[in-house]
Amino acid sequence: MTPLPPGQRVGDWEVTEPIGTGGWATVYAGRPAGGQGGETDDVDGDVALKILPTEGLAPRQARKVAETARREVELGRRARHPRLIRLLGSFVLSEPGHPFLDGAIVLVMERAARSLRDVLESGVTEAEAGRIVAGICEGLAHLHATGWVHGDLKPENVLLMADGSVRLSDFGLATELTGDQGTHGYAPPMGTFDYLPPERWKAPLGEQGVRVRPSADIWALGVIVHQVFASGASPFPGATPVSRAASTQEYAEGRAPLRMDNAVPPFWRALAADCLAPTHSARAAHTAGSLLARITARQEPAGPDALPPVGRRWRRRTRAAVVAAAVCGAVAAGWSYALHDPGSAPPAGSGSAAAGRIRVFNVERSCQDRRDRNPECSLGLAIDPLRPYTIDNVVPTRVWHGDALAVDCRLSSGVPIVDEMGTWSAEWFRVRLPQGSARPTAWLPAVRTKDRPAIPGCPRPMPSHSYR
Ligand SMILES: Nc1ncnc2c1ncn2[C@@H]1O[C@H](COP(=O)(O)OP(=O)(O)OP(=O)(O)O)[C@@H](O)[C@H]1O
Repeated sequence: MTPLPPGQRVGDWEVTEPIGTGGWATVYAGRPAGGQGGETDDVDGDVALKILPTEGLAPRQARKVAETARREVELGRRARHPRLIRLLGSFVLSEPGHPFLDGAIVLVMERAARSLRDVLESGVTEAEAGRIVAGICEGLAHLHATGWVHGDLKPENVLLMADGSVRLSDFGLATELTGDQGTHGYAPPMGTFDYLPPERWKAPLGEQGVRVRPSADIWALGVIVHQVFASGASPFPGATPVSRAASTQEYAEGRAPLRMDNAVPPFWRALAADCLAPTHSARAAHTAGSLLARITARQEPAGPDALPPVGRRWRRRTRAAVVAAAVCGAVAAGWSYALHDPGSAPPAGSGSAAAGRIRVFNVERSCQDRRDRNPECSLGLAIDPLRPYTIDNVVPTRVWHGDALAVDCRLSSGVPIVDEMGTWSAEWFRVRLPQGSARPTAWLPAVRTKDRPAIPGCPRPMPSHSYR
């Protein structure tokens, strides 16, 4: 197929250069045609145009392409998150004079600078690798919490923006979790050999497709973790995807050990080994949220509001009590009142008729009995409940299990949070900070308290600052 030339018009857009080709689509860089506003005003600079041609395909193949596009659009509409590439629009072209474009489905996305595949061979520093893996975990934690499995996680589908931040992309095989407990979904029997979990090779193909679970993404993550530290090499030996798949089976059946490259540092080796647990049930203990918590817990302490900088050294720390999209390591500034005393009055100046009280609940059992306010048992309060609950989004004030906080309203649709027990909620409480704090209020995720006080809804907060 001849690539589209620069300047080629595609709907309200024009192609500037080709980016890459996948099994069903070609992706081009694009901009609004003639410098005018394009399909959406929501664009800052270039976009990526993913073009899925349907011309000349057998009806079955055309249906597959349409299904791929439908999944991408559906997920793009329903699971927005700063770690997922943003879908800006989609349309079907009618170009009777251009056989390749006629009937093609076009997805307009924010444009990334490169994919993880592009940087694997040149190698990345440990700090960069750690930041990339944490970004993938954040994206996966959100996908899984909102009831989706990515289904085709691989370095080509981990995109890096110009500022280095991570976006997951290519949701053509994404599956919505169904089943009684929302534990699994069904996907077409497709995927990329090197990233398929061992159980997938034996999964029966039913009418709805093959059964997929979030643990499939965790397996793929394990392969990727190994690859980022081992210059792109798979943990499973073999010269071709088929022979590596055979090595995967040998390992899963206990006939060969997991042999990782020496270049993979011990912390990441242990993390990858957990992701690569040979069975679904062994792997299910490791969720994207718990893996992210482990990564965040070993991050060096940062000042309040600091973004995790590229190049920051990482160090080993024991696991801190942190919520799935964890916050840990900020200097513990004491909560100056209402500690362990449900009956105590709020401090002067902090009360109001509307305010209620909520008690902090830390699901980590080992933290529930401690009274020493150990930083590792502390929990963070978010600055902005609409942004990921990560170290760049917490105030310096920490809270501990049993603290009673003055709360004045609830927000029912913030960023969904999953705790270590798998409970998830998108609800947040706005709590008062002690007098003298840099800001008057901060946000506690509802999974961090058992209380549900009768308080009014909060006005939706303005975004505090942009993501990186
Ligand atoms: N929004 C984007 N910005 C920049 N590059 C992108 C974007 N989306 C995709 N790409 C790149 O374009 C190439 C093709 O992407 P695409 O999603 O079609 O296929 P793939 O994931 O490589 O293959 P397949 O979907 O068949 O498994 C990939 O290398 C990907 O990294």
